[in-house]
Amino acid sequence: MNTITKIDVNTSDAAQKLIDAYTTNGIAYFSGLSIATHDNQKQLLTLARTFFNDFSEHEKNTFRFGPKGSERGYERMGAERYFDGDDAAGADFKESFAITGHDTQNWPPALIQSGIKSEMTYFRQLAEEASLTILSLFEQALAITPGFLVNLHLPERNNSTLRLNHYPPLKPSERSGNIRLSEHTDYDTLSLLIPMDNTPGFQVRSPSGQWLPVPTQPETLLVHVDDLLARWSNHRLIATPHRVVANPAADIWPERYSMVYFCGPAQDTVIDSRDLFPDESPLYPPTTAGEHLTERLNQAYKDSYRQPPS
Ligand SMILES: O=C(O)CCC(=O)C(=O)O
Ligand SMILES: [Fe+2]
Repeated sequence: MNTITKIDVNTSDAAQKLIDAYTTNGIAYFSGLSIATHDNQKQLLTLARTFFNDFSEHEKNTFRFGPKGSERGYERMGAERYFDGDDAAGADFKESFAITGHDTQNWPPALIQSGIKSEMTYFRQLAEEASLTILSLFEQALAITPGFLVNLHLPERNNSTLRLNHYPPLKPSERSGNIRLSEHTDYDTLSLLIPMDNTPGFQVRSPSGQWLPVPTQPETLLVHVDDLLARWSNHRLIATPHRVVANPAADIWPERYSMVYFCGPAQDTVIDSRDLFPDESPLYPPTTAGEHLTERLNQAYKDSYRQPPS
């Protein structure tokens, strides 16, 4: 059984531990960050319960907002699907609510009055701070120019997304197999999983191909590598495949909540490994963050574009 590395960001061997962690398991716990406190964990759970349970399905479906062309907000259950060649692998039993970049515009009044706007904005700021600390450790671990990654993810520049997920309780007739969210990699630079709910189910596939259950740990973030960092690092780091499962024999799958900060750069950022490793030929063709994101979102939301919300 592999043990998952725990990295205290305030210790001098943090960067060294990091490369080992990401080449063995593809994930690590990070401590010493102000977002991952016990009080924040409780506050997040309250926020998520309020959002998903206090509004009707109809109201939630009206919560789309943000600058024109990049509407964000609520996604109903089943909207995001991962296609791995066969449709059965695309199950998605979660609903979600996301904000991207600094969405200050057009928030629905109900979300302002309920305090959800201010809470999400507060947690986005804490997650942003944590992401910069962690990116700086990745720069040290990869021995690249200090500040290269941090500067591309500063508050005024990033296009990061903060997402709340809710997996409703499900009876056997409402589900299939053991999958709550099927295998995928995330589309940005890094993903920070912020602890809020201890319901198990999250797993990562290690570089050697084994599925590892990864429980939340108090006062720590879980961080994994996303597509853009795999491309930038010229495959020194790989994007971590992950999924959420449940016991297929259980009578009811218990309700589950999660919060993820998808840390990513502005859409016009060029992702070319030669900016970090000029002497190597790139294993991935250069792209921009926006092109990559559009390609992945079109894939993941293919089904929901075919069928309007019911
Ligand atoms: O719910 C979780 O623990 C993981 C969610 C996830 O992988 C995602 O939102 O991309
Ligand atoms: Fe994910």
